[in-house]
Amino acid sequence: MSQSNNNNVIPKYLQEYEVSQECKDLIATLPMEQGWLATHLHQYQGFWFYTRQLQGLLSCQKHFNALNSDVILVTTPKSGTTWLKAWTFALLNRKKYPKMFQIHPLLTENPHFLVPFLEINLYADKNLLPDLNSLPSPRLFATHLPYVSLPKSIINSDCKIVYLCRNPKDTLVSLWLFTNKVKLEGSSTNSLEDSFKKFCNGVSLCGPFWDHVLGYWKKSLEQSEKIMFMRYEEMKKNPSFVLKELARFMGCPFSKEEEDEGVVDDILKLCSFKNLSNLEVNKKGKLPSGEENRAYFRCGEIGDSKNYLTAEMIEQLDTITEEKLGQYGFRF
Ligand SMILES: Nc1ncnc2c1ncn2[C@@H]1O[C@H](COP(=O)(O)OS(=O)(=O)O)[C@@H](OP(=O)(O)O)[C@H]1O
Repeated sequence: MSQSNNNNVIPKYLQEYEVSQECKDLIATLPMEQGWLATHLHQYQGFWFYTRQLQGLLSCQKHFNALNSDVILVTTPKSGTTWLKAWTFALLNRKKYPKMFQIHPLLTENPHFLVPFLEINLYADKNLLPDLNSLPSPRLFATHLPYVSLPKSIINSDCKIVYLCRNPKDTLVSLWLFTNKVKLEGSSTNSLEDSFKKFCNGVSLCGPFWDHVLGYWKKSLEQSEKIMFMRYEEMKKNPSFVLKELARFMGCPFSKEEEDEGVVDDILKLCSFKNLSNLEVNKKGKLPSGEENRAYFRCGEIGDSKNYLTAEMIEQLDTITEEKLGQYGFRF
């Protein structure tokens, strides 16, 4: 089967051939490892990206122009991106959809469709640049890129960055189960042992995980008005407090009237795991890039990794986290 024919049957997120000559030339110079999902991971600017994502990274570094009013969600993969996309979309659109349980885009579309990734969706096609000028303000985008790889206009403009991460044990288990779920039927399954080793060695999607977190942690301490640093665990434990902080940070704080009318609780309910995962669109739908929406909803709990990882694995991950992040005052 020819490569182009092959691409017709492979979902976009697994396609590796449709990359520019510039990207191919770069790849030839980069360290490469076997991927978790797509065949390869390439190490660029100190982090690991799959082929199509690298294409998108180069393109958005070159072409994306951040506006001062933009909000950019940055997450480590499997840290609650889907949830954060839903929260931020609901926050920014709450005046437009006051009856949010009757009419709301989140009831009929997956959050990933409503808030696209820069490098994975908008800039991933080598022949196509998105026209983002006509989008209503404030524009909302997402990315998994590490701080060093962000398009310069994100760093240099006054746009806001919302960063989200999650404890590495739950992140790893979520990533391992997700990649096995969205693999092509008939392809081999990733073992937990192999995935664990790769994760610890930094060879995971946008890994090393700890370097990703540290890059944003340090910057958020220096520039707290530009970067809000969030953790999945805080969203779970104290959702209304975190949602209100987020609204304030994004420049759309809740008014007293809204709080009295229960808008905070409504948004939390609309975006809850229970509500989103039970919607028809998230049970049966697919993203334009090919992934099934239901793959983004598993159990949504803190600490589920203890049901999969051995005591030794947990100890090893805790040790790496303490070694890499403890000295910077960061703990999960
Ligand atoms: N609404 C809501 N509330 C709480 N938790 C949620 C929600 N939606 C998704 N999830 C859980 O988030 C995990 C998926 O991570 P991401 O959304 O970051 O995935 S991705 O990076 O966008 O592919 C994955 O975590 P695990 O359940 O631990 O695998 C999802 O179940």
